[in-house]
Amino acid sequence: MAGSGDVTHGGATADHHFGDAEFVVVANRLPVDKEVLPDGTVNWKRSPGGLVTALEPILRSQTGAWVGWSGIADSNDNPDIEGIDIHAVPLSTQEIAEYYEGFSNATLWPLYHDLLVKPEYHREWWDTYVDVNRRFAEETAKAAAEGAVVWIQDYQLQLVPKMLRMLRPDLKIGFFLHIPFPPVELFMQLPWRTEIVEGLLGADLIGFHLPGGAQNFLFLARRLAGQATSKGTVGVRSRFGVVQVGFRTVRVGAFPISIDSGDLDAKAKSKEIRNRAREIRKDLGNPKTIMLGVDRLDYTKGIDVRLKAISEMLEEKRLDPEETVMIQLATPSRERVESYVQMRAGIEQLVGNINGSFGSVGQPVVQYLHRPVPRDELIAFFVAADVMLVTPLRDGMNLVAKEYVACRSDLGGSLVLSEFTGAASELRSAYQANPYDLEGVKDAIEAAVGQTTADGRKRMRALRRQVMAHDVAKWAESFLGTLASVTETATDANRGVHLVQTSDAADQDA
Ligand SMILES: O=P(O)(O)OC[C@H]1O[C@H](O[C@H]2O[C@H](CO)[C@@H](O)[C@H](O)[C@H]2O)[C@H](O)[C@@H](O)[C@@H]1O
Ligand SMILES: Nc1ccn([C@@H]2O[C@H](COP(=O)(O)OP(=O)(O)O)[C@@H](O)[C@H]2O)c(=O)n1
Repeated sequence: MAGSGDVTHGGATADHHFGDAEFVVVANRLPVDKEVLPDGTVNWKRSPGGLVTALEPILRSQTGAWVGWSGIADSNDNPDIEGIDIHAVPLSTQEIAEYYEGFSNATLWPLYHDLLVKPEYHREWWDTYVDVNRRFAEETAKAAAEGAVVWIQDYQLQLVPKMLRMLRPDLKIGFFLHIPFPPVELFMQLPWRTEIVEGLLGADLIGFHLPGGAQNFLFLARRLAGQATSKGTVGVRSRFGVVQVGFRTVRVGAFPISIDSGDLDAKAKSKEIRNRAREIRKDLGNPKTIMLGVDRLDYTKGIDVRLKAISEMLEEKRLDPEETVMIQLATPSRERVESYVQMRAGIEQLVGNINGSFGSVGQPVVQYLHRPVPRDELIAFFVAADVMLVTPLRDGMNLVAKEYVACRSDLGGSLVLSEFTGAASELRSAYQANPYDLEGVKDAIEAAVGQTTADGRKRMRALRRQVMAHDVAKWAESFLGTLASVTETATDANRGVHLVQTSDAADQDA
């Protein structure tokens, strides 16, 4: 069995084959999507994601590179994007099945999301995860200039920090996890738990959305990797944790991600989008209440929770089917992973049941789209919706909740938000509910539907203060600023921090 520790020294370091990028982003996906035009020519479109938006100016302001997979099997495409040096890591069909669909999305994804489905542990998947992570590390080592800053993203690439450090000890390495980091009781299931923790410890700075994830990691670094760590609580963008790895000091912090709030705010105010929002309402028959759900079709998102809540509220006459429309936009996702296939069937059955029981001809209660929606159209839906339903059973952050708020400069609308999203710790003025407590979810929906204009405006104003003040550019600045300040010597970084060893901490940790 291959292990993360068997990367050999040498490679780029021994041969001095450095690249010229001073800042390198490493992510499972490249920041572009392939588009084949009707005449057969190929066009690479910039992906609309927040990560690209936040990092593009930084990549363009210096010599920047992006290492990632194009999203296409067996492709040797290396898209050309002005200002960013793209390094594509090709994946074979088998690697996609074992590294992406398998270990990343049928092992790590459910394990890190509270075991919502049973994680599958297969040694071949792990071996392929190790191999693909090594290829990402090697490609990064080729791209980075001497002393460059490298920022590795997410759970698909947790071994890259250590592999890259072994190839290129000169680099400053940051890692950010976009999904929750689980508590010890769950993480200990993973047969390769020590390799993952040691892989991450190759970074100089490890970022999580929330202090809880950072603290879970510190505990595991002590317990599994036997390293001395700080024990105090981690703050948001402050009070970083410390892990001492030999002479190296690794910082651990909480950096909640956000969106390009200013851009969404401006787009949502435009005449075109406001007209389109009015048109959407009219096409739906100008109902009293439009509810909206916007998600990747994923079992973590609790789409079933909101549908069950609505179904019971219709049954109990707490919602009137004549006055209510629910729109569920669901982007297809990970469609070859079995748990996603099953979940889709369950959701579509729930939609059918609700419409069969409460809809009328030409007037379904739930309107469900299983396809991507153009960005401007999505913004118009946000502007049109009276109640936004965000009900995940577990979610690292949930950008949709923040996007809705950014689109409501009119101070209209209301947000129902699961307590189990990262966003819940910032969006305190939402109607929050425990998604496992269906009565609580129904009460939150009822309160949101029936809110007074004055209360709604007050809540939305408070939500917008948070979302508009903390955008994705600030997120990137705070992470990269902290990474830049990481001191070279352990003594400097540790000044004033009390470090605890496993043996010292055993009584408290047990
Ligand atoms: O690349 P895919 O398999 O198509 O999945 C899409 C992305 O899903 C995950 O998103 C997470 O990151 C968001 C931003 O930090 C966060 O708000 C959300 O809660 C997470 O679920 C995943 O982490 C990405 O790597 C995927 O690309
Ligand atoms: N039907 C949909 C659903 C989501 N999205 C976008 O996909 C992103 C989802 O981010 P998220 O943080 O809420 O959740 P993940 O899908 O990253 O887990 C948001 O930017 C949404 O606007 C979309 O464009 N169309």
